[in-house]
Amino acid sequence: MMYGPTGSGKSHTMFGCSRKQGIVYRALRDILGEEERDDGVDNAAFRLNLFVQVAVLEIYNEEIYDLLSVGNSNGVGAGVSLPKGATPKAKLEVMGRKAKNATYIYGNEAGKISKEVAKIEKRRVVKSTLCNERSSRSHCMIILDVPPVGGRLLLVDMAGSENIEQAGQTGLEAKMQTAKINQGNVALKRVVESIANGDSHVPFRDSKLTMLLQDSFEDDKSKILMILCASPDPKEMHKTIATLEYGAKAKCIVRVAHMPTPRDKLNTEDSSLLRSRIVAMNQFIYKLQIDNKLKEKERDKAMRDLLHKEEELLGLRLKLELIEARGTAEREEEINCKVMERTQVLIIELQKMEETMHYQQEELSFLRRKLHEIEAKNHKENEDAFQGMDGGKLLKRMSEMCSGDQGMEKSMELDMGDQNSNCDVKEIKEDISHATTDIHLGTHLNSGYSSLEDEIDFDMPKITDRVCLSTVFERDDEGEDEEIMEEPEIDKEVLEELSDSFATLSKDQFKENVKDPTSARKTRIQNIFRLCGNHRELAQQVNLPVSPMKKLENTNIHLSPLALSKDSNAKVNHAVESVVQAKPGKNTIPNVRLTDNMVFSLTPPLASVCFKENEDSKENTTCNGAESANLTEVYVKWEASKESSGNLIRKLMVKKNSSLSDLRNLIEITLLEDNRNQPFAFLLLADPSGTPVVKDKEAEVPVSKLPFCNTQHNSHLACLRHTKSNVQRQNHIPFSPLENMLPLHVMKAQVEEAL
Ligand SMILES: Nc1ncnc2c1ncn2[C@@H]1O[C@H](COP(=O)(O)OP(=O)(O)OP(=O)(O)O)[C@@H](O)[C@H]1O
Repeated sequence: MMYGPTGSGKSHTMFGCSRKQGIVYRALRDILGEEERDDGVDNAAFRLNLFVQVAVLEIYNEEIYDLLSVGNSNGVGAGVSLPKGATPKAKLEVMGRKAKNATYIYGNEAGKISKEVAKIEKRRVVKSTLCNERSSRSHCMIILDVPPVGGRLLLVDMAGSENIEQAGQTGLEAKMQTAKINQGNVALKRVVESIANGDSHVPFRDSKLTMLLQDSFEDDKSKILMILCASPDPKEMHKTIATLEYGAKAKCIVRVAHMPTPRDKLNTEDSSLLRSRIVAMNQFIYKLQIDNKLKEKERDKAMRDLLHKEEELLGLRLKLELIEARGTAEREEEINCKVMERTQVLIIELQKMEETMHYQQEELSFLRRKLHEIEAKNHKENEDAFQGMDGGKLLKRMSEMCSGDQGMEKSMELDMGDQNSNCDVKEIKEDISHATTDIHLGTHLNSGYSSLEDEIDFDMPKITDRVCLSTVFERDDEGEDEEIMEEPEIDKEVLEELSDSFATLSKDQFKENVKDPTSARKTRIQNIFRLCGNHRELAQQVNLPVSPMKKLENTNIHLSPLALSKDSNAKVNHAVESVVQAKPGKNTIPNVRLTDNMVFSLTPPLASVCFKENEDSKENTTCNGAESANLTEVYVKWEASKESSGNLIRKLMVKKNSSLSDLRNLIEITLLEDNRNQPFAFLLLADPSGTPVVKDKEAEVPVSKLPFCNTQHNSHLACLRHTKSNVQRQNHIPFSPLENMLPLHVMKAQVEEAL
């Protein structure tokens, strides 16, 4: 119990300040323990299961207020306005020696409780006076109950007794307030004096303060400590002396031991039982509070871990998004690179194609210009040719075309050639009725002489249509074998048709063709192909063992108009005559010197055929019988069949060591002369199987293997069997020499005509 004048430091001693703790904190610390840990677990109070319950009361104007609870405004003392922001306090009633329904706070930490109490103390009614800037206008009682031990500590901060004049209190309210404060102090002083004097009556009920302190004064187990506060100011000396005199009186209080009554015993037993129950309940509550704290700490720790995990998860998600974004960017970059590369390649290809196309367009334009020039030139030449045709120029043009090794390309050039060729074509068609020889023409063409017309006194118009058209019809490979047997008839029909067409082609029609460059050009191309094909065909058909120029010289057959003199021409005429005269009848055997034929001189020699070249051609134009011992006679006949009676063809003279292949060459020439060029095979009558000789084997079979004819040992019989095709045709290739379909006698007749 703090006692002293106003401003002497009672409140300061009770609650202390920031630098120095007051009695409240020190008392709590002594009860609950020295220091509490941060976790509040391992302190002395926890070990001893100690805790306190605290109530804070204010006695103002003889009214009791609960500073821990919030009441209405009516509870506040009259005449005292609440400070700004202050909450009203709950007013309590006194029941017996205790305040009824007081609010308590519990705890086992001295620091927290003392801080809470100091904060609540600020709710006391204070007022600034001359003696104290913040002078307390009420008594403050702090009740500390320690349920585990059943003890109680009352700490009372009494309002300071003051002199109204010295305090400077003016006004009725201030005077009444000072009177009330002094009333409490005076009541306490009388109680103390009564107890000290041993009076039978102690005036506890004179004030609320002494009512609440009655148990402390009457219980002999309780102890009272009065702390006297005095100001060091000398001016306050008299107050200090008065306070000390008051303390001296209080010190004289001697309490006699109280004899318990039966009622007191019952109350004591009941109170002890209730106190034990309260203690047990408080301990259970305290354990629950400790468990709750532990759970809260575990929850806080789990929450911190959860936040930490969430932060890690967020970081991982951000990393994943970065990786995905980076991967997507890399893929897009890779695709873009590929697209760029492909685009570059395509651009380069496009540039190349454009260059190529440009080059081709230039070439095409060049060719078009050239074609226009040629067509214009041809058109002009056609007109000129139409005005004055000269057939001899065609021959000249054809000779130019065929000179040397000119082939198909040269023929094509003829199509684009000068006006002379047109004139030649024209002459051919006009004089188509004049029969001439293609052999003559072909020979001269192949001899490479371009000015044949100067040496030979005939014009190209005399060339027969047959000459021009005889070999233009090259058959397709397919079905060739089947067509071979029908070739003569088909060729004849075609030739007749073409001959008729040429014969009926009038000059007027030709003029129309000339006017029409396309048709005239087509006609020229056809004629040129026909002539060239005819030439090649003749060169292939005639196979005789004659060396080209040398043997012609030996036989005095020289057809070159340029190289031959008039005498040599006479020799040529003689040679040809011998050929013509040797033309036999059907069943006669001609004794011919085939080397005299001008055509034969252009063909490869047959080494196996025994026709010796005579020194004097005049003496060897014929060969009757077996003049030489090296020669033998061979009678050639067809095999008897349904179609033929096996008629004899002719007799041939061959060398004794000749083979059937050599004999075949002679027979084929003979058949050509008879216009019966048919494929055949040799039959060896001595062979019991009757199998014909394979053509490939003919070169290995000598003529002497043939059977004798009529038991004459110097003559043999060659029996021929018709075959469907020549084996040679199986390997026929395009543009190879064609087979001549013209009868040889016609050719010879034409040659004769030409010469
Ligand atoms: N021991 C001390 N050390 C330092 N300052 C002190 C001390 N005692 C008191 N004071 C100061 O003196 C002033 C008055 O003190 P305090 O309010 O405690 O007096 P009081 O006795 O309670 O007055 P009242 O009865 O009017 O309330 C305060 O400002 C306080 O800080």
